[in-house]
Amino acid sequence: MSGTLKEMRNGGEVSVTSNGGGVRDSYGEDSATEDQLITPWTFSVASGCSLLRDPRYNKGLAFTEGERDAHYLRGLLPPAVFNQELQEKRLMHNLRQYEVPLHRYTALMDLQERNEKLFYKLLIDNVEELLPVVYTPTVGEACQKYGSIFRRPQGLYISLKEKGKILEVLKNWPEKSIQVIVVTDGERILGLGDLGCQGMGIPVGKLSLYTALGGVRPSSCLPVTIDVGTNNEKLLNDEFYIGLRQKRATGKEYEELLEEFMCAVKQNYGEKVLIQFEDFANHNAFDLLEKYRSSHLVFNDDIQGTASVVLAGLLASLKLVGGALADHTFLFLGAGEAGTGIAELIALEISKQTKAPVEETRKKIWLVDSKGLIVSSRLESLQHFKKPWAHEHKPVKGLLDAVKAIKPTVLIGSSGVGKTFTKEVVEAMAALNEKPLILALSNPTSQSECTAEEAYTWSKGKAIFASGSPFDPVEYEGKVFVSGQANNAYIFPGFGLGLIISGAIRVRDEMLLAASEALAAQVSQENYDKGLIYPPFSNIRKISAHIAADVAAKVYDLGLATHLPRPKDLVKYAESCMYSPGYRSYR
Ligand SMILES: NC(=O)C1=CN([C@@H]2O[C@H](COP(=O)(O)OP(=O)(O)OC[C@H]3O[C@@H](n4cnc5c(N)ncnc54)[C@H](OP(=O)(O)O)[C@@H]3O)[C@@H](O)[C@H]2O)C=CC1
Ligand SMILES: CC(=O)C(=O)O
Ligand SMILES: [Mg+2]
Repeated sequence: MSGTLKEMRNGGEVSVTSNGGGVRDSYGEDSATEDQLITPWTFSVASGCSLLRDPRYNKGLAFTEGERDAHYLRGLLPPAVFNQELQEKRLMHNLRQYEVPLHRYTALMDLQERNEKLFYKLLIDNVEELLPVVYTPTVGEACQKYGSIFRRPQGLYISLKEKGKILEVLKNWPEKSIQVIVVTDGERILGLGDLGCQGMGIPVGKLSLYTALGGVRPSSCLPVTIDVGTNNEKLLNDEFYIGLRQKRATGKEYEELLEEFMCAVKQNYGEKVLIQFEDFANHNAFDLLEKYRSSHLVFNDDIQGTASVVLAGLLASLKLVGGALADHTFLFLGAGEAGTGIAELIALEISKQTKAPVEETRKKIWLVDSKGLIVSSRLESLQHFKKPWAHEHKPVKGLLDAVKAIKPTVLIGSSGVGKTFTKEVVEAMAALNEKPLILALSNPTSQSECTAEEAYTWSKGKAIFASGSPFDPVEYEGKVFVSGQANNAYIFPGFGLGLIISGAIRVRDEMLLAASEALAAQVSQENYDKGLIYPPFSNIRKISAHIAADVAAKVYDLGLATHLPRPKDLVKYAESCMYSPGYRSYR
């Protein structure tokens, strides 16, 4: 049996003849032999099974009686009709049955691939419960096991095999109008190191937050993983590893692939596509940012987004610890992307507040790396991003000695190494300060410099504590301590939205400072009363709208906006642009 089908595809008429097959095999796919060519069909108007299998439009049991008639769904669904709220209740009930976090992750990814609106509704309405699943810490484990749990591609894989063809690869992605790309090369995934191609979980997770937390439409988001190999022996020897089975390409080969990618992105999506660099190792991250910040709308989340969220927490904390930012002394464990990025933004903010030159304001900020305190006698051997922090001081080896020597009021962990804020270190901070501010930023939870319980117990309840990955509230001597989550997830969704709604063409440090100040302004007295320096994530859509508005305002002020005229009320405008996951009615 043969049949001919015509459809309008990409604006042109396509004719396909199928050969052989049974009664229902109209297009010949089932009966075609392996060496016989067939055409993969899609329909321009989804109905019946294709509608149920299209995650963007599928509503599952929420299709109304009328929609079931009009869209050939009769019999394809059981008779019950659920509204979205009941679907949500059922899914949350099911998710809570899973005891293994990774099972929750795969269930949520399945939902995202089945019913996109319901996935985002769930995430938005249950953000505090589900953030640790789609994001840190569980996303870390998902990346480690990505080869085993991989089902369908959720983003674009661009490997060395695609060299010379990246523009074509971008055109394979089904969405044509992209506003945000999160790209990684998988070399520094959270604090878990080189996970190669399996780092894809990170851009996927970050972009789901762009939508849920920042209201950027899912169809405008593109996760990308650049695969230049991996130096992770365990993955190279893992039969289920999904990436290129070779050592990482470096030097010219690496740079050329990145250059081709950056050019292709701009060529395909235009000047205003936002590119977020994520989880690159620091030996590439700083150079890539430096190279592309003047030609693309780009920022590095680990260097700049993290800096913005930590500065916001510091600004807010002044209400609890007192004094101005310039009155504090900062000590970091970890002098990489996060550490030096945060340090620089603090120095810029102090300089902005006091009018002192940034070379001066840097002197209140000290960093420890794997070799000890960064001091001037080490200058020659330091990586370029550490050099501004090499102050005059005698060499100091360990963190405890550095705390004793520098006497910081604020201790920030950005080392990627867990358990490094020891009892002695926390006790030393508590001995020096009435209210020591301790931030353990490293992710996932296993890499946190200390736990919330350790921070509160060892400081005898004095510490103000926040961490990159969430901790449950802690009871100490009859009092409940709630810690905040110092994570760039507070910043990048609203920051990105602000850039998009203003039509920004470049990112500037002033925009990051605006985002920090906007986030700090969202901390309420009620939050402060609980010792929190970040507002709860349950309000994140409102917070993101405020961040977006202040970032957009800065973009307009700097003359870098292209969406003109400038809307009068930027908060309202940001809110009006946000994606909402409620179902639409189909005619
Ligand atoms: N909460 C958040 O929002 C964010 C958290 N992070 C987390 O921060 C961590 C670090 O990320 P990033 O800055 O990009 O990583 P980098 O690799 O760029 O930097 C790590 C730094 O830690 C230092 N270090 C490593 N081990 C030790 C040790 N035992 N003692 C002292 N210093 C040490 C390294 O020293 P050396 O230079 O000598 O090798 C380096 O300076 C990760 O866990 C990441 O998940 C990152 C971004 C955002
Ligand atoms: C949060 C984040 O970006 C990181 O840990 O790398
Ligand atoms: Mg990151």
